[in-house]
Amino acid sequence: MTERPGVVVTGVSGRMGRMLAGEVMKSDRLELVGALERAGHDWIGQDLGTAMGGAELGLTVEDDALEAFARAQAVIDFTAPAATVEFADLAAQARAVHVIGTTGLSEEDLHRIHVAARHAVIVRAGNMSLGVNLLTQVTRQVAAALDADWDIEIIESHHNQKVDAPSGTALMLGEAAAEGRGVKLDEVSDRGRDGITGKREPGHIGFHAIRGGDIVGEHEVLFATAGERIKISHIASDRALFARGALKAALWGQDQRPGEYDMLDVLGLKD
Ligand SMILES: NC(=O)C1=CN([C@@H]2O[C@H](COP(=O)(O)OP(=O)(O)OC[C@H]3O[C@@H](n4cnc5c(N)ncnc54)[C@H](O)[C@@H]3O)[C@@H](O)[C@H]2O)C=CC1
Ligand SMILES: O=C(O)C1=N[C@H](C(=O)O)C[C@H](O)C1
Repeated sequence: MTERPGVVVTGVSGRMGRMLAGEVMKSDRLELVGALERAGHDWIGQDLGTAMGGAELGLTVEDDALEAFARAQAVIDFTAPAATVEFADLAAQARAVHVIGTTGLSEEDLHRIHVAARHAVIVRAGNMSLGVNLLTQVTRQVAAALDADWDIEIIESHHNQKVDAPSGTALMLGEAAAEGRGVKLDEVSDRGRDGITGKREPGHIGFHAIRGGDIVGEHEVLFATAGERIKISHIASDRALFARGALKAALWGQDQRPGEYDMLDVLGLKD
């Protein structure tokens, strides 16, 4: 591994981008070598420190991903699907580890990421926290232990600026529940309910999205049957935990072969 791998943070002015840049700068194991924003953004050409409202850092915010990635060993990317699929190609060309936190990716986006992972390490997770990744394991186990007369519903709450639903985390939990039950999520998924929906389909997995204020991220998996209910939940109250997970993934990825990985790999939680 390079002694102190260089990291480019994409979407650096965003909620997660600022947090990630701050955590990389605090780290004594990684070095911030690039800060990227979309072309036309106010921050382009400005010093990152002053753009963030602090002291000068000597690092200019740029919009040329290929040039930035060429000097990096890792790219940490929490942006938007259209940007992330492009970054996957460019990070693979640069042979940089691509840590993807972006959610709302389509099947086509996932395919492009899969292709890019032939040439480089990609670590992708809808949630980089230890707690949520443990919750996926617990969800899988509980779902496997219960039969289909237990209804499964996933409820997620986020801030009012979030653009995708269900959240990436809710989908991870849904996948885990479906896997535990031995079914395919896309065949049993119910996304929200409205109007005369008819009775609940036995065996389906329901998703519900709450959006309000500055909620960082809350997820609950409800297992309900006649006479009893099990609820397992996770509350994130600080985005730093997602950023720290991403830094861990960037370091872990330095020693891996090209391919697609997730946070269960990074955290050593795979069964
Ligand atoms: N996996 C995880 O643990 C977590 C994932 N997320 C996900 O991360 C993503 C970003 O979330 P936020 O930071 O809250 O959003 P945000 O909207 O605050 O930030 C996104 C940033 O990406 C930038 N961007 C968009 N296109 C770009 C391009 N082509 N080049 C460079 N920058 C570009 C935007 O200008 C913006 O600054 C979302 O998909 C969210 O769901 C958020 C938190 C945790
Ligand atoms: O957009 C967010 O904020 C978050 N997105 C991720 C998701 O979609 O699950 C992770 C976290 O819940 C915050």
